[in-house]
Amino acid sequence: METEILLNQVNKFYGNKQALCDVNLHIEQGMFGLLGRNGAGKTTLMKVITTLLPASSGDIHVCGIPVKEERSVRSIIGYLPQDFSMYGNMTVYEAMDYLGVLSGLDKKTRKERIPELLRRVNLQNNKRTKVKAMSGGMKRRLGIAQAILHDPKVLIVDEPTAGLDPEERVRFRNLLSEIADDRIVILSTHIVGDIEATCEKIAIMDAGNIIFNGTVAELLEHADGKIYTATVSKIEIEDIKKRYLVTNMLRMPTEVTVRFVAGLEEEVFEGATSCTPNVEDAYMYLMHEKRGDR
Ligand SMILES: Nc1ncnc2c1ncn2[C@@H]1O[C@H](COP(=O)(O)OP(=O)(O)OP(=O)(O)O)[C@@H](O)[C@H]1O
Repeated sequence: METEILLNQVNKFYGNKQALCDVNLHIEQGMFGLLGRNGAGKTTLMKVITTLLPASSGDIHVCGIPVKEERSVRSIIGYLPQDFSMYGNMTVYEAMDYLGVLSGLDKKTRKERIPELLRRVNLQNNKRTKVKAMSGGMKRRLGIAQAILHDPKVLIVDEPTAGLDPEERVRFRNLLSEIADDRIVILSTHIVGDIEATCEKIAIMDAGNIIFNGTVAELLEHADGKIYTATVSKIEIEDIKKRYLVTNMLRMPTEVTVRFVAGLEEEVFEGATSCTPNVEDAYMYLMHEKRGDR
């Protein structure tokens, strides 16, 4: 069974509202990042791949299986939705065992697999902890454990790091990278840092369209020569904000160091120097280029 997801000319309408516009994607084994602002269509895309929503038109194959074969596709996909919640009054082990029963795993398999998975997500010492007593990061890790309980070929995770503290965020990202060693992990987020740290291949969505599909290196290359930095006075900064798309500002007592996008139509002012783009700059440049955002 080929580990790949293919989307061909996929469209999705909610009434008159088009949430996906001619989406074409080829996703292979490893970590794949799906980036876009709120409302770009990421959740809709995740849902049509997981068979939770039917596409209005187009073809989707998950590891060679058409999404119309819902049961077969669901058996090879694990999904951690944005608004994941679990049975608060159960302990970690009870919740996993219950979900194992629902997934049709026999007792012997559950006994073997659940402790192994809890070890993997570093919750082996929390078997008896009540779900409602866990931190946000622990709940997300439990969410991952339940999503891979049936050993799926594909794991889809929607906005996973929102609300996590920096340490939990790093730990969670590392866990996803490990899981992606032998399967596809799709990470949907509007947080550029999550993608930068973990994904080699990414797609960027805007208003239902895929506006970029490639590697992080290619995204950075695309913005090469377009990002500038300057240290200016607090009065000058107001003018710069009107003229350019500012990607970062570091305020000091009397001056401001600013990073901004230029090199489309604008002339760059004296004292500004070109700098190497980071992923956030490159993302902002792409949005600016496609939509003229400021
Ligand atoms: N059930 C629905 N009925 C009508 N419009 C919807 C429905 N679900 C989503 N939309 C619209 O479709 C577009 C894409 O929404 P979607 O939730 O897929 O975006 P998203 O990128 O996941 O955003 P977020 O990060 O906020 O969840 C948005 O304009 C949204 O308002």
